[in-house]
Amino acid sequence: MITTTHLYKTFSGVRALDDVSLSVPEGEIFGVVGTSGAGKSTLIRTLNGLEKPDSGTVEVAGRTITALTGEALRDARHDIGMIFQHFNLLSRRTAAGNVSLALEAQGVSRRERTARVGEILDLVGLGDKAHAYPSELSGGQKQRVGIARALATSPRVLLSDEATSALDPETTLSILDLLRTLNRELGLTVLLITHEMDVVKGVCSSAALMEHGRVVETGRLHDLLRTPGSVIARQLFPLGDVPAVGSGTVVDVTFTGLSATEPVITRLARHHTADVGLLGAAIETINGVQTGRTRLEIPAAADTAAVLADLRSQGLVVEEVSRA
Ligand SMILES: Nc1ncnc2c1ncn2[C@@H]1O[C@H](COP(=O)(O)OP(=O)(O)OP(=O)(O)O)[C@@H](O)[C@H]1O
Repeated sequence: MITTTHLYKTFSGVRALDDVSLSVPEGEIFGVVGTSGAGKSTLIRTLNGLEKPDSGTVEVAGRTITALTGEALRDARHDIGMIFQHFNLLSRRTAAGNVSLALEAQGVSRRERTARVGEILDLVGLGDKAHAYPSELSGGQKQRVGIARALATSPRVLLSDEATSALDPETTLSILDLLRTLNRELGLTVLLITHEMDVVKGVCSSAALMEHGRVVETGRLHDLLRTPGSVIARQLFPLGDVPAVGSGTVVDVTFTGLSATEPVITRLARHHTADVGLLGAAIETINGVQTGRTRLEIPAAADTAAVLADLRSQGLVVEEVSRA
């Protein structure tokens, strides 16, 4: 649904996009993460043609955005909704007036607009706020208006630029819930940029990590969790710094779809008479699947190779963090 091929963009010597090739299948919720200045906003702006890359192509919903200008680009943008961190609502228009804007630009009749705006405000749970002005709405309600506005033209793709960053945790959850519902019920493909790993955990099925304009890692979350060395997996499961303890080998073990870590430790103790130390553990629900990561210390006296082989034979992902 979204494909970028070898995108480059430089701003006065700063390479904001450096050979970015990404592919987001239809119906996916795809997260783009990365530190400040990594190029995330530049990327999202190239997707709806707000920014022209120096080279490379962008295809969204079957149209080559990078080849379009003027009317054709405006037309293609009806397939691409966008929501923003600070909502970007017109303060002098009501919720309904804000949602109606894109339809007015499209020349949709007043009667059709009224029906569509009512329908879409109901969809985002704001049916009773049609006549409220942005100043009369909470942050979460403003973002719902932003989402309704983005959906007014029935886009196939929704781009979200830090849409929950200005919201409190509870409101963030309700907006993520709404995005999930829209994804499921409308088949909407969502690409969101965020600096919050909780957002990635909460809604994304896939993610990409950007650094200095480059995509340095990308994939489905469950595959990344099984990829030793994955930075995204580590950020999803922050186990902290490796403590300078003992003389054993420290490993991170990832379980998917299992919650209990204890059987693994007791099994090791039983089979290898190894007194394995538990240095850290985190359990998270990712895409509805309970996933856990533990940090274990295998004592120097144990047969480390045999312990690692045993863990791997159980289908666990084992990553050596430090070796005895
Ligand atoms: N219009 C512009 N003019 C000059 N430099 C720009 C412009 N837009 C982006 N840049 C530079 O390009 C780089 C990437 O910026 P971008 O805003 O895409 O990063 P980001 O990952 O979205 O960061 P943040 O999370 O802080 O928004 C930065 O070094 C930024 O200063």
